[in-house]
Amino acid sequence: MEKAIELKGLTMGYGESIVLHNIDLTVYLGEFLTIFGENGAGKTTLFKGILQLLPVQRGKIYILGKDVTNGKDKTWLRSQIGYVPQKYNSGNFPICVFDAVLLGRWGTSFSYLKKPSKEDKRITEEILEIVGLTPLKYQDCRKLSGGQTQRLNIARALVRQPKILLLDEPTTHLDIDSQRLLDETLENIRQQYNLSILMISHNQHHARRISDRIVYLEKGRLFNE
Ligand SMILES: Nc1ncnc2c1ncn2[C@@H]1O[C@H](COP(=O)(O)OP(=O)(O)OP(=O)(O)O)[C@@H](O)[C@H]1O
Repeated sequence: MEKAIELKGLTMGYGESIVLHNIDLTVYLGEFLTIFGENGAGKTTLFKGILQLLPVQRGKIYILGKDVTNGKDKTWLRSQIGYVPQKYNSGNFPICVFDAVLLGRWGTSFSYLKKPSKEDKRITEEILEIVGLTPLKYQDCRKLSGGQTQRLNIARALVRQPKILLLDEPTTHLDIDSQRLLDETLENIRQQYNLSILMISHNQHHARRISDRIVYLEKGRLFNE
């Protein structure tokens, strides 16, 4: 099976303080893996490593078989990984849902000098359908609920057509109904795109229901179930 993410002996931290110790982890293409851990275990630091927002002290990071350790091929890396951070709130833009999602493709096929193409708009429509936001496509983003905003954030990450999706605590502050809709969205995404999803969670019950596999991060060390 093809490997989407492979971490080998990853050691990372902030200055003198080591936060992740010798992490080995493989996520396969099409797999949904959840990293479960208490506050301060190092989950976000692991994401920063995968996204190369923080340098690696020891070890290697491979994305789709390619060594991206310490900033190698950063532009390529960003095109392969969609990231939905915990606190990012795209609902604050005074624009409609369609435009907010379309803007996720900024810098890929269009920019200041090049207008969005028919293909950009087609992909945007497709993703809106998959995340269940088509009926709200002309709605002002600021009027979305927490769950709808979270699905908008996922759509903005997906519209760049990555192979890997990183989700940081997507269900925080969501009620049960919104959580269920989000789960359906994630299931649709997997079926449609054979994406690898790596999710950070505090919620064991939810993680167990939705993912193929769970690993535990405890004080910067990784354990399998
Ligand atoms: N920018 C930073 N500089 C120094 N130390 C940091 C920095 N960011 C995080 N840390 C420390 O690294 C450790 C791991 O933090 P991290 O945010 O990765 O944990 P987490 O598992 O994501 O926690 P949470 O569930 O609370 O988001 C913590 O002890 C934290 O204080």
